[in-house]
Amino acid sequence: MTQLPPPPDFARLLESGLDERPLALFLDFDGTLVDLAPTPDGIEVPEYLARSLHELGERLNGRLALVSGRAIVDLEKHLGPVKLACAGSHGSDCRGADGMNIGEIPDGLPPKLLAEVAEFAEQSGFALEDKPHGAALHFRSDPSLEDKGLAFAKRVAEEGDLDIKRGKCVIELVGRGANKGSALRAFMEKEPFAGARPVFVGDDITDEDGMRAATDLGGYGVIVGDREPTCAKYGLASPAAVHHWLGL
Ligand SMILES: O=P(O)(O)OC[C@H]1O[C@H](O[C@H]2O[C@H](CO)[C@@H](O)[C@H](O)[C@H]2O)[C@H](O)[C@@H](O)[C@@H]1O
Repeated sequence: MTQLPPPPDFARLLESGLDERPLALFLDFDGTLVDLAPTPDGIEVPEYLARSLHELGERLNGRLALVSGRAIVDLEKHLGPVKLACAGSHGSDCRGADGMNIGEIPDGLPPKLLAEVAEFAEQSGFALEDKPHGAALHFRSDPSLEDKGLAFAKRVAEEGDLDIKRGKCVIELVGRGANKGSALRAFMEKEPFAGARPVFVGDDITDEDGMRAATDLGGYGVIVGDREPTCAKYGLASPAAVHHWLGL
């Protein structure tokens, strides 16, 4: 396993002491800002997290975005109202800190497909997460279900013209085209992000799209944990290390 070096000192990055371009920060949620838990609703969100993120957003003059596989409404269930730029549902649903949508907001799964996914989940031992812009099949309680879930998801994705997103003990079906890289690029075209150096911090395979886009735009990725392969330049061990680095 390759050990990546830690990212540069965050206080110095914030002061722009190391760079002629200001910093824009893109943060994944599960596995990056909060530890993974047995179920989506079982996460423990530190009481200071929402306040600290908003303070950080102010220090970055608005150049902070949360970029999550969760729907924005789900992020807000755990964080309270989020007055930061946000991309939910793996980049399908983007909005600025002012609450205005960026781009098209996709539909959810057609009811017939959702019913098919729900029936499969119930019969096969997956926990279904019904999301506003898709559906997730969770198998953390039985990792041996992965191949079965994938075969089913491939068939449904073809039938419904959907994308499959893989994650940690989860297989998701979402509308075609969006990913965390497209979300980062959409933010970077607009104020207050335009011209900044993007840094994407994440732990999972879907975060690699965000890290790749950040790298292409002159920034870099920070991988959290030991996932490989990664296009990240730097590494941090855990969400606790992310909090420490960011001074949350
Ligand atoms: O992009 P993220 O913010 O990392 O969101 C990815 C998915 O996170 C959630 O599932 C994951 O976290 C759960 C809680 O720790 C865990 O039980 C599950 O096994 C993980 O896959 C969330 O439920 C999904 O909707 C997100 O897409």
